[in-house]
Amino acid sequence: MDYDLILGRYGEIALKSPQVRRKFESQLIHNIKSAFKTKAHIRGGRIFIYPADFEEALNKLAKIFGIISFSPAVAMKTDKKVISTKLKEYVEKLNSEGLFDDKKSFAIRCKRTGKHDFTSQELAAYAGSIVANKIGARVNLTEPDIEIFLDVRGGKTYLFHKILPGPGGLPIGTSGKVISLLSGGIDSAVATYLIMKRGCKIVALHFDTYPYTSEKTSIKVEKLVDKLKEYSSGVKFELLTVEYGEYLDYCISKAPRNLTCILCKFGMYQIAEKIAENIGALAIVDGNSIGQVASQTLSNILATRYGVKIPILSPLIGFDKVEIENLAKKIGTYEISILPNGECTAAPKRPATKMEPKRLSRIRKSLDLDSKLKKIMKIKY
Ligand SMILES: Nc1ncnc2c1ncn2[C@@H]1O[C@H](COP(=O)(O)OP(=O)(O)OP(=O)(O)O)[C@@H](O)[C@H]1O
Repeated sequence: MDYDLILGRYGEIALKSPQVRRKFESQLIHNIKSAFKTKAHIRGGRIFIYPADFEEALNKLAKIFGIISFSPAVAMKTDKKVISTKLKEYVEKLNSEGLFDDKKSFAIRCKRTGKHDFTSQELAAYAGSIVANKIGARVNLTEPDIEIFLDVRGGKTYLFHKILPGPGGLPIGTSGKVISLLSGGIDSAVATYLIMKRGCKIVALHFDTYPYTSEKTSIKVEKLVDKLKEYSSGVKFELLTVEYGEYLDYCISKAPRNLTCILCKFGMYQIAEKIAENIGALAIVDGNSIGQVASQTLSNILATRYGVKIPILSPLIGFDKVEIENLAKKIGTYEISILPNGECTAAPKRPATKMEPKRLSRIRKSLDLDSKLKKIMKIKY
């Protein structure tokens, strides 16, 4: 099919005040133009995209937050004769591509804005008879095999048959910057994706726990970052790494062994908060889900975060493992996250599940964990 443009639709942005809406729309256009070579603008609540390469554009649009759906379309003058000619050509093309024939049923869906000398229903009936005559197919308005859309917007009409899903959410770059704790596992990659979907710019922070995990973990994290970057067109996605092995050595040698995971997470939030202050990030993101592993009991979540002043967002908090895995498969991070890299050998056999914030504060003071953390806070870019 020879398309003239892609019509994009957005959801939540339309609910914003005019001022905010303009800001979001311009970020969305910037993100689209950064993803592939195209002209693009927004008018009347629709995104008009004129790409150099349609196939590339259709693939990339599926990963641009803010877009709820999009349709490659043929554009024409709003004139019944012109619509008739274009419609005949369009359905003939569908027929020659094996997508439409006299055995299939169809429906014309017509939407209209502006003043015309016909109603939407009249145009749909007119178009329906043209298609029925051309192909010999029958109309079925409730369960058609194929839907043909006519979007009449003033003097221009757009014809299409596909409505492809976009990822929804808000354009990335409209909601501020966050630090996302990225481990290389399944959950934190999905959590990062969900926060990106709310328009946040990501600075991923990985704690390299070598030699307690293998060197393969860092490679996984880099691959995950590359995958997540596909959803961040127009906005920089950074990865910072902190070498964390020395801190874990210290915790293992000085603190009760069953507290290692708790002290590990505690240290991560402390460092993340400091970095957030330095770079102007407004929140920390993690992949916690209540009760999923020993370190994620409510008491441990409370204790490990105790005293952190900026919000810690856990978008997966109420998800179960299967839901998280399904989402990871959908966004393409699952296959990377399950690459083998071995278990963390710092994890104790019986990790504590009911940590008290007061006890953690005492240990923090007596072992002077703050100094230890300060010492290792050398960031690798
Ligand atoms: N090495 C790490 N670097 C950065 N963040 C980490 C690291 N380890 C854990 N985290 C953060 O803490 C969260 C909880 O980690 P935990 O190991 O308890 O659970 P998990 O279910 O294995 O998480 P994931 O699947 O994300 O690895 C992770 O989702 C992630 O946000």
